[in-house]
Amino acid sequence: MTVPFTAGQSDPTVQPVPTSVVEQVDAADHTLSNPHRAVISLGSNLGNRLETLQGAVDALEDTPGLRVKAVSPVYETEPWGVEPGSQPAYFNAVVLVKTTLPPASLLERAQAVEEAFHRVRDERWGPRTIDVDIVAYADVVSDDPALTLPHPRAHERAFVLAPWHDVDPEASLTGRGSVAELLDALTREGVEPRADLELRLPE
Ligand SMILES: Nc1ncnc2c1ncn2[C@@H]1O[C@H](COP(=O)(O)OP(=O)(O)OP(=O)(O)O)[C@@H](O)[C@H]1O
Ligand SMILES: Nc1nc2c(c(=O)[nH]1)N=C(CO)CN2
Repeated sequence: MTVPFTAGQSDPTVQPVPTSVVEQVDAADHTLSNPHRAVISLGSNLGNRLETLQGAVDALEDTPGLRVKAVSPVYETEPWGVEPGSQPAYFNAVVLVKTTLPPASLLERAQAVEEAFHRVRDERWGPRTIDVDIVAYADVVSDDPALTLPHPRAHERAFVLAPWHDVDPEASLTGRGSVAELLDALTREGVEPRADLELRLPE
C-alpha cells in the first residue's frame, strides 16, 4: 500500500517558498484584483489629428485589463517647448482609465499605441502623429527615467491640466497640488477648447 504524503509534512520534493517570493506573488494578485486609476494625455500635431486621437482612445479601450472611463474635450494648442511657429498646432485631450496593468505594462501599451500610429522619434519635442503620456498612475511617485510618475512636466502644461480639469474638477497631481490651482497659475493662452469637435467614449 502506498501512503500519500501529507502536504507540508514530509514530501522531500516540496521546498519552502522564500518569503520575498510570497510577497511578490501577493502584490501581483493584489494588483490584478484591484484596478487603479490612471490619467493619460494624448497629443497629435501631424496628419488627421482628431482621427488619430480617436484611434488612440479606441486602442486603449481594446487593451485587456484597461477600461476608458472618461474622455475630455479636445483642445487646439500651440506647441509647447519649441520655437513659436516652428510646428503645426496640436490637438490635445486627456483620458481617465481604470486598469489592472502595472505601470510598466501601461507604458508599454502606450508606446505600442504610438507605434501603431507610426510615431517617429527624432528630435526632442518634435512633431508627432501621436504622443501618449502617462500623467499619473494612482498615487505612485517614481523618478525612474523610463517611467517618471507623475509625469515630470504635467504640472506646467496647460494642454494637460485644462482637459484633465474638465473631466475631473477635483483632481490633484500627487506631490504638486490640485489641478485647479496648478491651472490657475498658468496662462491658458494658446490652449483653446474646440467645442466643434468631440472624441467618443468607447461603448
Ligand atoms: N510618465 C511618462 N509617460 C510616458 N513616457 C515617460 C514617462 N516617464 C518617462 N517616460 C519616458 O520618456 C521617454 C520619452 O518619451 P517621449 O518621446 O514620448 O517624450 P516626449 O513626449 O517627446 O516629451 P515629454 O516627456 O516632455 O512629454 C519614453 O521612452 C519613456 O520611457
Ligand atoms: N501643445 C503641445 N505641445 C507639446 C506637446 C503636446 O502634446 N501639446 N507634447 C510635447 C511632448 O510631449 C511637447 N509639446
